[in-house]
Amino acid sequence: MTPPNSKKPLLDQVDNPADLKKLDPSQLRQFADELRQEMIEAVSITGGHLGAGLGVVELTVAIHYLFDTPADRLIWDVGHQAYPHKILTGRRDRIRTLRQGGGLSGFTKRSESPYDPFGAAHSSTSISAGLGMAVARDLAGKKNHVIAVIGDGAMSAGMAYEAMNNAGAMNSRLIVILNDNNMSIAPPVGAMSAYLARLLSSKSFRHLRNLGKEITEHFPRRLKETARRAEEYARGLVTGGTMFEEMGFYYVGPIDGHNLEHLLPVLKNARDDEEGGPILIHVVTQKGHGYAPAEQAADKYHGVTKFDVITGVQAKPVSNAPSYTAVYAKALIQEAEQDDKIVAITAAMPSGTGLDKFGKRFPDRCFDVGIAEQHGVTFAAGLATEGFKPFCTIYSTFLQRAYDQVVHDVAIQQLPVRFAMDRAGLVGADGATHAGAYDVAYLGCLPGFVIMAPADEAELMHMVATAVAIDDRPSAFRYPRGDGVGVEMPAKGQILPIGKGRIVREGTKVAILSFGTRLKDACMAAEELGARGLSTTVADARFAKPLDEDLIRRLAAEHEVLITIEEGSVGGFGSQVLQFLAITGQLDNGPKIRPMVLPDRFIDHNKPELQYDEAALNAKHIVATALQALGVDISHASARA
Ligand SMILES: Cc1ncc(C[n+]2csc(CCOP(=O)(O)OP(=O)(O)O)c2C)c(N)n1
Ligand SMILES: CC(=O)[C@@H](O)[C@H](O)COP(=O)(O)O
Ligand SMILES: [Mg+2]
Repeated sequence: MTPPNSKKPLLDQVDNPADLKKLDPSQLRQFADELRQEMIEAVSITGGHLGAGLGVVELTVAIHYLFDTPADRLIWDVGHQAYPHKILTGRRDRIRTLRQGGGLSGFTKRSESPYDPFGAAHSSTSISAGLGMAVARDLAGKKNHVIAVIGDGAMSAGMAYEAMNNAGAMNSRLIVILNDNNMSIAPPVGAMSAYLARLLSSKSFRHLRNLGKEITEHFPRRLKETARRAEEYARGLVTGGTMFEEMGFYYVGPIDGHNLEHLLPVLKNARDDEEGGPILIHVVTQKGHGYAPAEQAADKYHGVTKFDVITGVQAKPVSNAPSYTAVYAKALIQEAEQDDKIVAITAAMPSGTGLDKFGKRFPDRCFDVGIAEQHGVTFAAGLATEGFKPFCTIYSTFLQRAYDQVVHDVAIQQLPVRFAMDRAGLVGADGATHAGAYDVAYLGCLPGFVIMAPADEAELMHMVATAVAIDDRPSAFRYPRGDGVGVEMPAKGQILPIGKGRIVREGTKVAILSFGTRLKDACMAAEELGARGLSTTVADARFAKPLDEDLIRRLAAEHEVLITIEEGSVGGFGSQVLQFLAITGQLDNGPKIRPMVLPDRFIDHNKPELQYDEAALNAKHIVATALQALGVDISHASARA
């Protein structure tokens, strides 16, 4: 391993792709090594997505060396592999601010650089966006290239096929690079992954690869027939034609994505291809390439905390409580021990959702459907029609993609699919794209749903048990990224009465009705208000739907101010409460209502507590909201909370 902060003489000469083009091709190997080292050093300080970027260093160099970015549009699918691209496109001076407050985003972002023509973070959008850009170019009579780089994991999502289906039938020039590292976050699943593996391991592929030089020299169309004949030879022994060709793409590959001598001529030929139509270049890489600890790790260092560059050992965050994810997994396993109808579904996030543990215990009852949230939801609906109890475990932000499936396949049919929505609220370093901000709003408007949010990890156990019991309609519960609050854990979750909240602390003047894990801040705020002589009630709503109408009636009738608070957007819990109060006439002469929700803007990456500070949802903001509502002059108030 090169020592940290080693010299990088070539990288030091390159601030942007124009500088890179000044290098001789013979220098690119060393340049790539320096770029890789720079990324490792940066991520060792910031943490972040490491393995994916390590795997595309050579690809990044080759693309920027040959193409004229940013005039040529380069789209990175997901964008988590774009750190080398950022270093190469004028952002090296800020690369050690990755994912920190005010620093570079961990994904591509249009507002960050002209070299990021499309923002990403959710997967499998690159071919669609690329096709849109290619068609726009054609309509405008321009000549630039459009290149979309998509991973094998991202290739499992429906969107990629919708885009290929469209692109394959058009004559627009589009270059799709399939970065096949045989990894998603976990090992990839499904028939597509098996297909790519067959393509690579077949005898005919090896034969084809030997022809690689010949093909690269003559590619693309002049000797298209030669290439085709070789590929057809491969086809005969593989699966009857590469699927990409059948979809109308000109398929090239597989080629070694770490070998610049292979990459450069193939990409050059694709660039110089004068004919229309989409091209797919199948590049084989290794996730974590060039950094031994990553290459050896089971997850290929997909996402890491800060680490020691020499040993690769990652910093372990200190924690006094289990994570919500771990509590969920444990509770679900416990329930599933008693009920063999419980099954669990993840969309390519087994470790992130804790379902890797469930899958170990119940391998036949755990389904990783790949990056395919839409399918995952309807698959769960199908399971529910046959009497199973599916726990569709999807991050709040990724469930957005499957909204019509939630409405049409689950809600309208009143199927008892249980949605376990991890990463609810603000998630920290992944920023706005990954925030679970909208689920209560988008589920709360659907008739029949039961929606819950635990205030702590013990409550989460109760909600898992409750969801098991709700067998006549859809239900959902949401919980945040990170650790619980350290409460005592019950031996087993208890079934909660549906639509009933609980009073946590009794008062008379101000009422704070919390939905979810802001309860802790609500209690801190109540302390502070109490210290100012303002007796405060705190209640935990538990349910956003159905609402605890008795509780809300009481809080509204008996207090001067009623504050609702949640880790979600307008349209969520607070809006449900307001709607109820309005239509039942309780606003006519009622208390001052102050719904506290995420602000009407996207909150960028930062530490979660600072994000909530920016969102004005911490204890001190609750105090200030109460004081303002009561007309107390807060200009001299020093909120201790
Ligand atoms: C819609 C959606 N679902 C899930 C994820 C979480 N996710 C991020 S990267 C990733 C794996 C992607 O695998 P691949 O495309 O092969 O890229 P690699 O990391 O191997 O380079 C997953 C599942 C996501 N970003 N978007
Ligand atoms: C790129 C991506 O979408 C995932 O890797 C995500 O960053 C994981 O987030 P968690 O760390 O919250 O599981
Ligand atoms: Mg992959």
